[in-house]
Amino acid sequence: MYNKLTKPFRIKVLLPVIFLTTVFIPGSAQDSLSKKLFVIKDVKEYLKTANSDPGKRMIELSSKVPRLVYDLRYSTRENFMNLEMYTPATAVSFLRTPAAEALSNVQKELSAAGIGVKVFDAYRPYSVTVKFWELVKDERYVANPARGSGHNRGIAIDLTLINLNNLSELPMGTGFDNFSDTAHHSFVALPADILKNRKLLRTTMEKYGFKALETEWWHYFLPEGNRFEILDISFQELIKEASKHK
Ligand SMILES: C[C@@H](N)C(=O)N[C@H](C)C(=O)O
Ligand SMILES: [Zn+2]
Repeated sequence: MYNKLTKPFRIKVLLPVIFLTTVFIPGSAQDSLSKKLFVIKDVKEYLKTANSDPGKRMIELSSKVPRLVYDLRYSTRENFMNLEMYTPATAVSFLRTPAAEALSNVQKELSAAGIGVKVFDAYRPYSVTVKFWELVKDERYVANPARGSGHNRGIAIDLTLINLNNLSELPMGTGFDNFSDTAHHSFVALPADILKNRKLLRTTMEKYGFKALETEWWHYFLPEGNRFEILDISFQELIKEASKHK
């Protein structure tokens, strides 16, 4: 049959069809994508990557960022899942070295004006993203586990601004993980002070290399994060490893 078709027909019609169906995977094939996603679950595997590329080392944020304040909501029940998603005793968070250094520069710049950062979440084990997705299947607000989240790669952070004198949060118009259009950067029907605070967070984060997520004013990530593997390693294991590199 194939040989009976004219050569121009084979080139002009069949080749593009074969190309398109190979490159653009139909929706039904999404499940197999997630099965193919490479996830590091063994701390020894993570260490191999960090030893060969120092930028991949996970840094505990308060060791790098002076006066950083944590409000790690997923270690408590005060989050959209209403569940303790991390071991409740988890009191620290991590980012890959370039992201931790960028955050340190953000804090340095803001502190000159008496402002600091409060971190709601940074590194998030992949298995937690899978659980989030079971409840909220909306890619505007929760990463699809088929691709994983920048949090799983250690290059995304959820944060807000605080007054360094009394540690109060600057008003941002919505709380953390308010999954509505009011939290979008494009939503500008807000009082001037709120717009100013969101703008200060965004311009400072962008100045040091982070990118904003359009649908969440609190979420920032480093671009080209795909060079950092997705991790599903516990905080306890990361804390143990980080203590050896002090
Ligand atoms: C769940 C929310 N805090 C968040 O981080 N959302 C983004 C889209 C993510 O899951 O990567
Ligand atoms: Zn986030």
